[in-house]
Amino acid sequence: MTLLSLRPSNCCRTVGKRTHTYLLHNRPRVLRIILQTPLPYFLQMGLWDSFLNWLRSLFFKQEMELSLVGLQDAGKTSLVNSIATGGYSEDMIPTVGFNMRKVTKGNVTIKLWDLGGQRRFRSMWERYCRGVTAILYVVDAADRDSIPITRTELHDLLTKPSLNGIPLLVLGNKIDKSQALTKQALVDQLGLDTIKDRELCCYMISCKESINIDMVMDWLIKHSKTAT
Ligand SMILES: Nc1nc2c(ncn2[C@@H]2O[C@H](COP(=O)(O)OP(=O)(O)OP(=O)(O)O)[C@@H](O)[C@H]2O)c(=O)[nH]1
Ligand SMILES: [Mg+2]
Repeated sequence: MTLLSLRPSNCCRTVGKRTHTYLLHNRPRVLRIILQTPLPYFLQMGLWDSFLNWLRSLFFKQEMELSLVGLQDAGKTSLVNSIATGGYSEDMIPTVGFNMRKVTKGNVTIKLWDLGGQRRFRSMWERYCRGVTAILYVVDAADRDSIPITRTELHDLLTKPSLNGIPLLVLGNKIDKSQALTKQALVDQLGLDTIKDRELCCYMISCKESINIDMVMDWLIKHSKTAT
């Protein structure tokens, strides 16, 4: 007997009450069958793939390409600096157009497209997000007035068919400021729960105080791919 045929919905549909009675009176046997049944194939494959990826990451070069988008002043360039050198400066020049930076961490090479967040540059976000490993959407979590605009820009970007399925990492920056939103408030106000068509993760960070930058790095490394 397979695990599948023991599922009540299957059983009940075919033999109904008799199966139910069988399950009730043979609980130890049913439990034994469940425990002895090999893991479902897809689960075995998932574990095997993860193990192989981990093994590969030890010996082979990994790479990834990311685009950082978000409104002006959100802290995208500061995040690039934080990832690259751990440095931070209050004196930042707004990004004009875009900057490309390559950062190597261990055996992972990350190509970062740091895009300008001013309105006049937003129309090019989509072009620079095409084909990337992940999109990093940076939000100034302390600038509550800007949240409705950043929400609209994010959802507009995600409607582009060329960006279908690209994983999204939303970063609520500037949590060192007292007025910063909580993670739950940011998730709610950005409508992140409505995004169902891709892998999505949200962290609250501070480039200034280097808070949770290690979590961002872990996420990035986990999503890197073996270089071809
Ligand atoms: N308090 C605080 N300020 C930050 C933090 N991160 C960045 N800033 C400041 O926010 C301002 C804007 O930072 P940038 O990194 O230039 O922002 P950006 O998103 O690249 O802006 P554009 O290039 O115009 O799109 C700078 O004065 C930074 O010092 C942070 O974690 N906390
Ligand atoms: Mg910038």
